[in-house]
Amino acid sequence: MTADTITAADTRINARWLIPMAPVGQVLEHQAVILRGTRILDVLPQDKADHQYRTRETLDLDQHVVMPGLINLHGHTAMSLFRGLADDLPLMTWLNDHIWPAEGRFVSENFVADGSRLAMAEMLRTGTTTFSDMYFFPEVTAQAAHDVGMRAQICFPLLDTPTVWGSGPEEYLSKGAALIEQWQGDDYIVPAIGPHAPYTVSDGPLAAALELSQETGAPLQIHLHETAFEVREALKATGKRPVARMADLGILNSNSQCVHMTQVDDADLEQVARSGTHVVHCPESNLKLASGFCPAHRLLEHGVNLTIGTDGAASNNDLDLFGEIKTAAMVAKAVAQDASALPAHQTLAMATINGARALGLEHELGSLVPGKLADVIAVDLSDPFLQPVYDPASHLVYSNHGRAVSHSWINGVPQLQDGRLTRIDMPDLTLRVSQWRKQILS
Ligand SMILES: CSC[C@H]1O[C@@H](n2cnc3c(O)ncnc32)[C@H](O)[C@@H]1O
Ligand SMILES: [Zn+2]
Repeated sequence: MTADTITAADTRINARWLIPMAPVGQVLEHQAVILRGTRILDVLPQDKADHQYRTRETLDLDQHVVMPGLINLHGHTAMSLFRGLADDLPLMTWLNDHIWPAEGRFVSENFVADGSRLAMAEMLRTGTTTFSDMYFFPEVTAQAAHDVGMRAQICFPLLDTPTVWGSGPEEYLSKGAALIEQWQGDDYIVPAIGPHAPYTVSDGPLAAALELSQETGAPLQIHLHETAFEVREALKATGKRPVARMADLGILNSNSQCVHMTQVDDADLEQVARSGTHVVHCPESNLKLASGFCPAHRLLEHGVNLTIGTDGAASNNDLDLFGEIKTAAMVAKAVAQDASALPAHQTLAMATINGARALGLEHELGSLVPGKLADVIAVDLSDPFLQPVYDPASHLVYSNHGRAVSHSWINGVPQLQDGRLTRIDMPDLTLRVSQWRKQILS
């Protein structure tokens, strides 16, 4: 082998185990992942890499699983500042009597800047490299994610009623169009449209949201069929289930993501599957607010692209996607009354390649394949609570929690090194969060 057959690259990650998610179900051992610039240059056995690559740095992760960064497809990041503020309540009481009044009093640009950084710190610490957000002042969250170097779909909110971010649909839509204009094509940010829910957005603004999505290609995300109450009230008011109403409006399509879907009859299932709409399963928020159970196994059987999200930290109450993965797998088995429902690899796919597909970024994210963006995480399996290792995928889903994540890279940039965040000043953030606590308590 001569020197000129050796290729220069930036980072070599030697992985004891590798779960590339391409194909889903594969577990490899003693592989090297080679990063150059923002992308994965190669994935190959370590002995072959010795002869083919010279890198600026090499990490020996000989007790770790290396896999694609996790994709949290639904949340309200700044709501991390409301974590633990209102527990043990059903959705509409939680929103009407606690969260919406608190948002009216406290949410501002500064609140969103600090709250979204707190959420990003937690997500990065627990293995998420891409998140989706739906919240007020989306321009602030977009800038914060870009500054940290975290990948994010930022959905601007759309409601019929005035909020701290706008006076009504017209203003939300014009500010939202500006957000799309500013961020579309960015390396980190995917701007998107976030009509809140069928019960807070009427047909006119929904039609305008769809038009904006079709004109710009921006994805659309909406809370849908979160509770039986939502479906019952819609039937009383309109004679239609919300899924049918969304289908009639054209909102269900392959560039849309429906969040929750705990109430699914055969007609709903057929409409969602036929339209190619992506579904975001948020099992912990659904459990905590007693909203219901998303029938994950039935959606998967019908070929629906099923993804996963934490929802906000005020209804979960954490943003640890590995925890959510475990809950999703466990709940699916109970709901299906079938222990083989949502097996480990399929649940990991929901949090990686399925999430990438929902964002329209399947060719760029969600698996460790040469040419894709270098969004990579490593999970340290050396702790006693993860011993012994027969099957690393089993541990990631059934035994792990996000704190075992030791390293991450986004666009090839290290974000987490040996469990330490590289790009968020935690002492400064902790101080700011404690100031918010004082203000909210007072
Ligand atoms: C329009 S910005 C987002 C809006 O949604 C509220 N919210 C948070 N969690 C949920 C949920 O589970 N269902 C419905 N709405 C939710 C949040 O407080 C904001 O007001
Ligand atoms: Zn939500």
